[in-house]
Amino acid sequence: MADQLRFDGRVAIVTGAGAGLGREYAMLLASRGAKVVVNDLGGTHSGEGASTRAADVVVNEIKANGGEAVADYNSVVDGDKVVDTAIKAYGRVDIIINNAGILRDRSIAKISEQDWNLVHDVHLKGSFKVTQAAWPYMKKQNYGRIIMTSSNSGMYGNFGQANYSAAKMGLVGLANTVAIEGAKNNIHCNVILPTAASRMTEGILPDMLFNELKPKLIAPVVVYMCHESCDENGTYIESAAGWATKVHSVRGKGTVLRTSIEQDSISLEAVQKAWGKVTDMSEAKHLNAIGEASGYLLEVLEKLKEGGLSDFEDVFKFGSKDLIVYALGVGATTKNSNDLKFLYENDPDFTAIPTFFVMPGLMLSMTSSLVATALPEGKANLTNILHGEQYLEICDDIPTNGKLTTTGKVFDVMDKGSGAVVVTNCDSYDENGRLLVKNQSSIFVVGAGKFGGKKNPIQGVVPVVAAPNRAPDSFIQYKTNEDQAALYRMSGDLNPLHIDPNFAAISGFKVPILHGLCSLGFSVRAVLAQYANNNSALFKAVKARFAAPVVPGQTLKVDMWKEGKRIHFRTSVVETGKDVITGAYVDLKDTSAKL
Ligand SMILES: CCCCCCC[C@@H](O)CC(=O)SCCNC(=O)CCNC(=O)[C@H](O)C(C)(C)COP(=O)(O)OP(=O)(O)OC[C@H]1O[C@@H](n2cnc3c(N)ncnc32)[C@H](O)[C@@H]1OP(=O)(O)O
Repeated sequence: MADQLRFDGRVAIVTGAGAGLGREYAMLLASRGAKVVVNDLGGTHSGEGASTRAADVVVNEIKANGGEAVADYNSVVDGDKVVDTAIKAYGRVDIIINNAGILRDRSIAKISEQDWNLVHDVHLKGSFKVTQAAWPYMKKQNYGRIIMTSSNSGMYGNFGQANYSAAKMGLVGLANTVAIEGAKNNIHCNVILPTAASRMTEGILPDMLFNELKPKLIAPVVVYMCHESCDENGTYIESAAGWATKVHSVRGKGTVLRTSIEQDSISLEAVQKAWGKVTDMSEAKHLNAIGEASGYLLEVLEKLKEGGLSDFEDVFKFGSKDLIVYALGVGATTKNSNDLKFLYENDPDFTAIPTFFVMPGLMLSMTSSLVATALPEGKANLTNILHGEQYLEICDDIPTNGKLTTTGKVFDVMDKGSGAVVVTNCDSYDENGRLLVKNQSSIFVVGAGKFGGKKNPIQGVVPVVAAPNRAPDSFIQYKTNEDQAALYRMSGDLNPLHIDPNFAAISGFKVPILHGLCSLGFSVRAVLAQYANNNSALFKAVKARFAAPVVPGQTLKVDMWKEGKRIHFRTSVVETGKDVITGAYVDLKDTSAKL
């Protein structure tokens, strides 16, 4: 079958694969071409005894079905031995499903130290040991898919399972960090929270539920997360009975418990008074990275220092006319029949060019006063701020009109010597509270560096990514118009730098320069035309650095490299040969290559 998800050439280790979920993972992986190490110590569900039988039976079953498998009888605590089995038999390891587990259920008062240690050894230490042993191989291959098995017993607690619950939440923490450390080597780590009928849950779950909780209904969810096409990393998926969902942690908005930076103590009574706000989850949000949490704390401190640098909020209304003016501003033309959908409101496919959605909150997030307040010496005004970088992510279906509410904040401040970089984050929601767009803008403040600040970004600042080291796969050229900036301004960025020769001169430019976001709009149009059939719905995200200014009338050449669903691009000016957008990429939901 042409579009079957295959694992040919991949080597998978499934721990605890002699029965239940592990057996299903092993069978499914093998049936799709993976070579499988079927690990099972062959003990009882409480971890007593050992036998080679359980693993052998599964290996024989796989072989009888025409697959490849080898048995491994080691305890997962000896992770290096388990991984050795894979290396000796097949020379590599691509997938680890840490599934082995035992139960020693007792109420907290009765858990012996041995009950605690054994459960932690198999679940938590075992997952760590197997993962760590495979790490050098995965790193060298620049590829790995790891699954940690957690449980609702950990997430929510379950009477009589304190040892098991603790180990299972330990696995969530382990996965969080493994996901971060592996990301740059294409090693992904995700968590499954299964509810399955197995030796371990027999007698615990009601019969009706038990009969519906077939492990084979969970196996495809887990095995999909082990496939190279699955981008997920650091995600928790709960699955049972032919159902699956992502699980998130959320954090409330919280409240500041002191009134100024000078107040260095908080009374118990102040905490009691504020408790309602501390525990209010009405505006709870998920945070993607530890940097977001510490970034928020830094911001609270900044607010206290400044006596209240507040988050900003902006309302942005738009309709078909705005989409059309924007499309004209970034070069869409009726000469190209495929652009009509961006220019004519009655076209059956009328839609926005996705980069239109950089607009909500932009003016507020880049105003010189906001940028100035973020800098210790306040050295920012309209004449020394340049747009440095932009990240835009479309989170849901984009409408052709509506009212978006944007909440934004200063997220990071860097001291780059020649200038300061102020990073703002903006999230835009529609009238139903649906998160539609995320924007991150970096503003380069020329001459405002050397204030003794840190040089590097906090986690959560989206990095630029260098283009592959080969000739571009394709390119498209667009000539901008002498009045391009005059037209683009009409979409809302009225900065005089782009039209007023005197103002441009004060800012150090010979002539007014083009908006960075205008060049970005042209570039993303090129990517969509080349790799997405001009279909805005296929657009997911873009990141770009504005490396040098563009003058209206210059010709933009967009070089492109396709790497799966990521299209790297670099934009240069044909007349000067200078790179103007670098480190840039568009992530597509899917591609439809131009023939
Ligand atoms: C009504 C009110 C509205 C207000 C809204 C305003 C929004 C818009 O109107 C504004 C615009 O659109 S401006 C036009 C678009 N932007 C540009 O043309 C900027 C082009 N870039 C440059 O000229 C240089 O990169 C420059 C000058 C930015 C930096 O060059 P250098 O000083 O030479 O820096 P360099 O030595 O190369 O690097 C020093 C450190 O800074 C980092 N860096 C470089 N370029 C960056 C950029 N563009 N963004 C973020 N960081 C950048 C480098 O990585 C380096 O850091 P490190 O040493 O840590 O690597």
